[in-house]
This record gives sequence, C-alpha cells and structure tokens, in this order.
Amino acid sequence: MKRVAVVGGGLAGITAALELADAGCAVVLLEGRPKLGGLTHSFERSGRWIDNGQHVFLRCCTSYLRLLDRLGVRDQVHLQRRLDVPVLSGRHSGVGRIRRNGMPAPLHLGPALLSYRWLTVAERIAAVRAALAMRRVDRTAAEVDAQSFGDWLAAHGQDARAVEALWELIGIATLNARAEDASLAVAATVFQLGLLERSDAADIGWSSVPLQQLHGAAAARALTAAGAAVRLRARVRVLDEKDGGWAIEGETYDDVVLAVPPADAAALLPDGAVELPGGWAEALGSSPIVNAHVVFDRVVLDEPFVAGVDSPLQWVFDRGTEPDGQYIAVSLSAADALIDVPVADLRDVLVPALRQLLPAAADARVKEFFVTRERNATFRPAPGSGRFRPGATTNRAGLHLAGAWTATGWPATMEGAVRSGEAAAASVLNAAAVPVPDAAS
Ligand SMILES: Cc1cc2nc3c(=O)[nH]c(=O)nc-3n(C[C@H](O)[C@H](O)[C@H](O)COP(=O)(O)OP(=O)(O)OC[C@H]3O[C@@H](n4cnc5c(N)ncnc54)[C@H](O)[C@@H]3O)c2cc1C
Repeated sequence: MKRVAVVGGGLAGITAALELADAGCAVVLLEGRPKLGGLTHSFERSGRWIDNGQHVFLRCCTSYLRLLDRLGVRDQVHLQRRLDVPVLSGRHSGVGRIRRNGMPAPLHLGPALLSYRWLTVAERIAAVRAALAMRRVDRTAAEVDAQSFGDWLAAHGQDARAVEALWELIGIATLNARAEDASLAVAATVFQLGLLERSDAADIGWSSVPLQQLHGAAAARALTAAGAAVRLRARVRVLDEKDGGWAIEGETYDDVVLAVPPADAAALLPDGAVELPGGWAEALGSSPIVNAHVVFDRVVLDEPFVAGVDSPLQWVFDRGTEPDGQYIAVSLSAADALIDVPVADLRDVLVPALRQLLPAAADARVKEFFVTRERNATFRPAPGSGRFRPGATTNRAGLHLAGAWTATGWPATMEGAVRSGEAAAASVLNAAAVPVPDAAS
C-alpha cells in the first residue's frame, strides 16, 4: 500500500487526498490551519455564518461538481436552471440581462447580447462579432498566453464601454484581473468553456450553506470515512528526501502531494524539482479580493444576485433575509486599490453605491457593515503567467504538485483547484488523468 502525505487541505489537497484514499493508498493530510477548506472558509459573527468571500461556480465546473457528489453535499448548492444575470446601472434605471435561451451555442446568447441595455446597438453587434472570434482563439498556445486580453478586445472592436459593461463584468469576477492585466489564454478558457461552447455551461451555482459546511467539514468526514488521517494545525516546514521516499516531521512517505499556495510550495520544493525560472512564485504574484458585508433593516434585493455597471459595485449577493432585514455581500475582485482602504472609507463609498444600484436600499438603514479581505486570493493571471505554472509531476520521484495556481489552464477557481488535485492523484498513481467532459449535461 502506497503511503502518501498530502500537504495542504484546500480544495486541491482535499480532492487529491480523497482520490488517493479511494484508490487504496494510506493517506495523511497535513493542514497548517485548524480547519480544512483553504481559501473557502467561514466564521461566526453576531450569530451569523460569514463566508470569507462569496463563491460561485458554473455548470461547466464538472470536476468541482463531482467533488461535491463525493462529499455528499450536492444537495447543498443551488444551480440556476438557465443562466440569468440581472445587470443594474448606478446611473440609469432599468435592468439589463445576460441570460441564455434554450437554443444551442452560440445562439443561446445572441438575443440577450443584441438587446443588452447597457450597450449601444453598434456596440452589441461588435460584441457578438468579438464573441464569435473568441470561440476560435487557441487557448493552449504559449503566444496566446503571452497576449493581453484587453489588447485582444481592443483589436476586435471593443470600446471602453463594452469592456466595462460586458466583458469585464464576467472577466473580473472569474479572472480576478482587469482585461488589460489578464492573459488572453486564461480569458479564452473562461469565455470558451464557460459561455461559448455549450449553451448550459454558464448556468451559475452557489452554496446554500456556509462554505465551511459545504467543503471543510464535509471533507473531514469523507476523508475519515475513506480511511485517511487528517491532521490539523500541522504546518509542514521541511520536506526531506530519504531512502527513496520523503520524510516529514519524522514520518516517511512514498509520495508527497504539495497542495499549498505558490510561495509555500517554492519554500518547500527542493532545488531543481520544477523547471521554472528563478523567482517564479513572486513572478506569478497574487491578486486580492475584498468582500463588504452589509445588513440592512429591510429587504433591498429580491434577486439571488445582481451585477453592477456605472458603479464601484461589481457583484452583489443576497446572503439571506432575516426577520428584520437582509444580509447582502458585495464581492469586489481585482481589488488592489481597495485591499488596504479602512472600513469606514469603504463604507462611505459602497453604501451610497448600494443605494444607487438598489432602489429599495435608498431609505434603508444599515445595521451592520464589515469587510473581509483576502490579500492572496488568487494568483495573477497576467499575460505570460502560464510559464510560471508547473504541472502535477515534478522532476523528483514521488513529489507532486497541486493547487489552483498549477498548470490547469483555468484561472484560480474552485474548479481549477479540484482539477489540479485530480491531476496530482493521477500523477501519484502513475495513471493518466480520467478525462473530464468540459460541461455537464
Ligand atoms: C474571496 C475569494 C473569493 C473567491 N471566489 C471564487 C469564486 O466565486 N469561484 C471560484 O471558483 N473560485 C473563487 N475563489 C478562488 C478559490 O477559492 C481558490 O482558487 C481555491 O479555493 C484554491 O484552492 P487550493 O486548494 O488550490 O488552495 P488553498 O485554498 O489556498 O489551500 C492551500 C492550503 O494549504 C495550507 N498550507 C499552506 N502552507 C502549508 C504548509 N506548509 N503545511 C500545511 N498546510 C499548508 C493552507 O492553510 C491552505 O489551507 C475565490 C477566492 C477567494 C479568496
């Protein structure tokens, strides 16, 4: 029986550990923090469960959905029957909608784009043309990775308004980067797999329960039931090669899966284990996400979520109505300019913006306002970042890598993390990864 240590208990490590335990390996999962779930976690505050940041997924996230099945929590997420995003403006009244019809791709989005309220008719036609051209981008080519998504949009007739009110509406939330700062290859992955290749791919899903319950707690149960040992508060500081295996804190393993963030991986990897340029972890970098949590004294949002244009707000989520109010989360991605702004200053900007976007909030009283900040929420999917993303198999026998930042082709998402965990498990088992269809039926 192979003895495997999985270091890191985020979605990547959870997936690798479960797959390896299911395949008959003796698995020990070592997580530095007191709970599993990594960047998807929750905490209790004033009697409410708060997620560190709103998370959504798409129907095309087939590996993530398979993990939810394995964890026995698929019934704890909600998945739209059909993509429908209400888009509100901070300057004008009315609702634009990005939604699909029942037609096959790419016709499923045509009517919505051609009637999209926040663009002129000429911009809508140009957007349809660009969307069709985006279907043909080779997302696997290194020269495409080196190009900027923003440059590509400009070269395909997308003006600043179309970038802001359409492409970045989706792009910033999924890439955690502005178009000009994002690799065309990573953007093409999102738009091709998420929107343009299958009509149902972009139906949006979200958890109906706190993320800690959906991922961390469910994973601890599933791993224990599968015979894996879960060790919390077990931060790994050194990885030693020993007798053809690997030693961690005095115990030896045949294989190790390092499923930790890039900087932690760089610190633990032996010299020469990956063929990446020196300083790769710093070069990959990280990008922040800020969430503002606002409790109003009445219901102000009667949709599960809305997106904003002409507004500092990006996406606004209903986090639950309460007997005397509603809890709203505002998710702000690519938040470099906001990550260090004091709470009071964020409140001064975001609460008036909420009142402008949501008419029902105009006279509502704010009962609570607080902020969660994730400085290292994702790696930066900058043009050329692909060359800093290693695959699951390293140059050292028995040493494997996982994490949303590894070479999955995806931006740093839950789907990317789970896919990387699958790839690492396949690398340990010395087997080809089981091909996953790109979108669930
Ligand atoms: C606020 C926010 C919003 C997001 N929104 C979305 C979204 O809407 N949709 C989406 O798909 N994705 C979203 N993401 C991204 C998604 O959460 C991540 O891509 C994914 O969870 C990363 O999983 P991971 O396992 O690769 O890494 P991590 O979750 O970072 O897990 C790594 C784990 O390793 C542990 N660790 C580190 N060093 C050591 C060590 N030396 N020893 C032991 N353990 C160690 C860490 O404690 C951590 O638990 C969001 C992220 C954030 C922060």
